[in-house]
Amino acid sequence: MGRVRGDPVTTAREDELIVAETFGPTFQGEGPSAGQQAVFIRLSRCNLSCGTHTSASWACDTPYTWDWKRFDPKDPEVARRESVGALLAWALSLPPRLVVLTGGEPMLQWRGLERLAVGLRAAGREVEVETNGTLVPRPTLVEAVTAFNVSPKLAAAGDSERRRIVPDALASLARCGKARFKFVVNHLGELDEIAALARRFALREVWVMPEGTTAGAVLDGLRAVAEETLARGWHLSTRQHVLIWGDERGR
Ligand SMILES: Nc1nc2[nH]cc(C(=O)O)c2c(=O)[nH]1
Ligand code: SF4
Ligand SMILES: [Mg+2]
Repeated sequence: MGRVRGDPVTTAREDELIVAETFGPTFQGEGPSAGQQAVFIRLSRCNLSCGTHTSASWACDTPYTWDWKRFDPKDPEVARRESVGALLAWALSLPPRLVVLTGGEPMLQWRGLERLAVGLRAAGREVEVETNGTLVPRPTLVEAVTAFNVSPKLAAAGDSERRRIVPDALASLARCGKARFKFVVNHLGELDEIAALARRFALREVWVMPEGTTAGAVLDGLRAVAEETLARGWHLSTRQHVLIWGDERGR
């Protein structure tokens, strides 16, 4: 099979990254560091397509990182190449100590991502990588990051299990000691699916986070899953940026 044109794994140089957007200072809105001031670098491209299948019950909130039926990857508002040096200079010019590297799936561009994470850590920044957990991190990246916020996708995201759940990648992230697992949920029934994954991959730190791009939807979701999340011994994450700013881009 031929290589996909524009595939960042094969075309991005190691000193540059294909970026969707950079933004901040804002607050890390999700997971264990929620509420901390942070700057964000959102990389373009994803290897999943949450929400595009008829079986899906929620949809990706950053389709401009991967959905070329709806967005033009040649549009510089959608995707642009930036050098690792320029991204480092931008992040280090801003006060927040925390830098969140997200996507899309940022680990697709692992060469540049590693360089960026190493540079940020060398400059004394904390680095969190938001990932869908389908790619095995290399030791250099594990060493450089403060934490991986891993969000394995459940059946309701719509992709096949073979695409969503990559056992080697989840096992490797679980073993690396820096991963917390943050599951996006859309209904209560999904907690059994999370429990099965937590058992299978010995996931230690499990976070449940309701899906939603409006404050009302996030609050309804939190209320729907709170008791059962407590009962199972897991943590609960809001989506603070959505509570404050809704679906506004760059927040
Ligand atoms: N404020 C804020 N926090 C976030 N945490 C994870 C985000 C993401 O899109 O990966 C995100 C985001 O888009 N905004
Ligand atoms: S893994 Fe994340 S970025 Fe990729 S399609 Fe799913 S929700 Fe969107
Ligand atoms: Mg987001």
